[in-house]
Amino acid sequence: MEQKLFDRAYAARVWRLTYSYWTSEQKVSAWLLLVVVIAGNLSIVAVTVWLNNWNRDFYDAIQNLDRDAFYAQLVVFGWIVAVYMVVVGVRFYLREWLRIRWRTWLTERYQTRWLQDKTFYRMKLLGDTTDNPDQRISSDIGSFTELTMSLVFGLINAVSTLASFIVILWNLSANVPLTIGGQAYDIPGFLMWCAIGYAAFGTWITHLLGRRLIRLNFQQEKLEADYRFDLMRLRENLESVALYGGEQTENRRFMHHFRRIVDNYFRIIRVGLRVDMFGSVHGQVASVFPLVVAAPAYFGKAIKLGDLMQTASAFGRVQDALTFFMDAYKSIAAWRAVTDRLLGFVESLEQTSPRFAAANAVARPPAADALRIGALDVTRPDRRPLLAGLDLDLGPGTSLLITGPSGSGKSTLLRALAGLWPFARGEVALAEPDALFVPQKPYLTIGPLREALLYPGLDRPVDDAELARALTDAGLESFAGRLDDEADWAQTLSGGEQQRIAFARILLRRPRWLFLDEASSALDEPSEQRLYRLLRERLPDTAIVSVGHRSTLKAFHDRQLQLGGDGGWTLAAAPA
Ligand SMILES: Nc1ncnc2c1ncn2[C@@H]1O[C@H](COP(=O)(O)OP(=O)(O)OP(=O)(O)O)[C@@H](O)[C@H]1O
Repeated sequence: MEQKLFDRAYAARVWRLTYSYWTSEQKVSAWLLLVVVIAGNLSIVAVTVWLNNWNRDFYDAIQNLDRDAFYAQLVVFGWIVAVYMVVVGVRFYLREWLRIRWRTWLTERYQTRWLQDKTFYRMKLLGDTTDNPDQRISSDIGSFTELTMSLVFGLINAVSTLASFIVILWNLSANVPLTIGGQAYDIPGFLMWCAIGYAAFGTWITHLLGRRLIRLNFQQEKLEADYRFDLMRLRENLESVALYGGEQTENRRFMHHFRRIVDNYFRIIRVGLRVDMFGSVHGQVASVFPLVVAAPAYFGKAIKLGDLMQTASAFGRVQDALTFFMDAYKSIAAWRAVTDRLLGFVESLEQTSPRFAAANAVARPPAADALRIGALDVTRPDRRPLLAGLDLDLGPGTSLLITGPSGSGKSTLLRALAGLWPFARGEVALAEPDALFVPQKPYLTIGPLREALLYPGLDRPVDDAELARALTDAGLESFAGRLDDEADWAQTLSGGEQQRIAFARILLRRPRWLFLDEASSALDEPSEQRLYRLLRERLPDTAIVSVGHRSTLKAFHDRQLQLGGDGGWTLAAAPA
């Protein structure tokens, strides 16, 4: 079934996406710019009316062999061109200014929302199907503002041009009857009806020929995004792919993605070809059609050459205006495709927090001096239990080791404590600002080492000596003097070195609640032990919760929580 271009429900969704900017704190400047740009558009139409009248006077001067009038009209023409240039320039500048302001506002809004409340993470976890959210922000918002504005201003232009030239054609029709076989019939507004009929015919045929473009463009954007995403994945996993020798497999998959892009593009070309071929014939015939219609009146001397040329020019303008939808068909289709994708993203952004709240029933009362877990149930997304009825208290300076077979839910328990995992219920009292969760693979920024070390930022000033000391303490003394070195640290540091950076961050941050999810798994055992000893020494009041498989870790923890993976668990003093 073909997609309807627009219906009431869709208009309401687009309205919700659009009105926010126009009622925002920037509304005054936005509306002001809009009004000025619309005024610019109307001025351009006024200049075209001026030019149309000039046509009559100019060709009359030619027909009358009136040399003085001819040169006088050339001067008028110079004025028309000068005014036109100024109005077009000013309108262009202000329109682009408005567009970039709108885009900036939308980008800030949706980028912030995406990052707020861990939405970027939760969206994926809740099974959201929005593909490539990063590209929705980076490219679709820009296309949406651009296409929306060009369509809206195109529409205003078309309507005002139509209104002006319909009146002109109506007046010109007074002396141009419909002539069939030498017989003349007076039809009020004959030329106007001819122009409208001709353009309406073109628009309708174009619609029939081009309506598949909406779906195809939508598909094209998605395929391009998938291809980009796939290439990007390789960039993130260069070494693994190189070691596994996966080049051919990668190449095959890339080509598979790319072939789908090409196949779809051929479909677009085929539909576009029909639309363009029809459009070009329709456009060419349009320049002769009014002359043919008005010719009998001209040869019958009912109208002069000036009227004939003015008719042809006015006809052309009406044609331009009415075929706005025909010419803009592809942009409307592209607009619809971009808008659909942006709406999908924005609506899913808005639904993520409520959906998370609906799935998640973990009460998070305020806590200061202890981590309290009460009757905590954690399940997989399909609701199969991982952990049932966990009760646990953890005071300052104590420690807990979480163990269990792979897939038994150790990381998921930490996710639930961090408030990331929606499929849980019970109670978790944790002073979150004082808590630090350290994953197995720390995130390292690209740029100066100093920034990677301080990620995501400290709320107190730190001098270089402290940074260097933290690096040295974590076993990275050779990096202590390289704070300003720039690199893609995740690609250059070894797995163990990356984990040492994470330990240096802990020493700098000094959290009161520390959660380590296999955070030392890539270190040799003596180094791991040294770092744990250092943590205990430097952060004696910090409660440490570790997830780990190594038995040597037990020595650094007071208690051990063993997970069964089916809901069961045991809590006991950690054997020495
Ligand atoms: N996003 C997810 N969607 C679906 N299932 C998930 C998701 N994340 C985790 N799981 C499932 O939940 C279970 C627990 O995973 P988790 O990562 O907590 O295990 P783990 O005990 O930390 O394992 P390991 O020791 O291998 O790190 C696994 O069966 C895993 O497949």
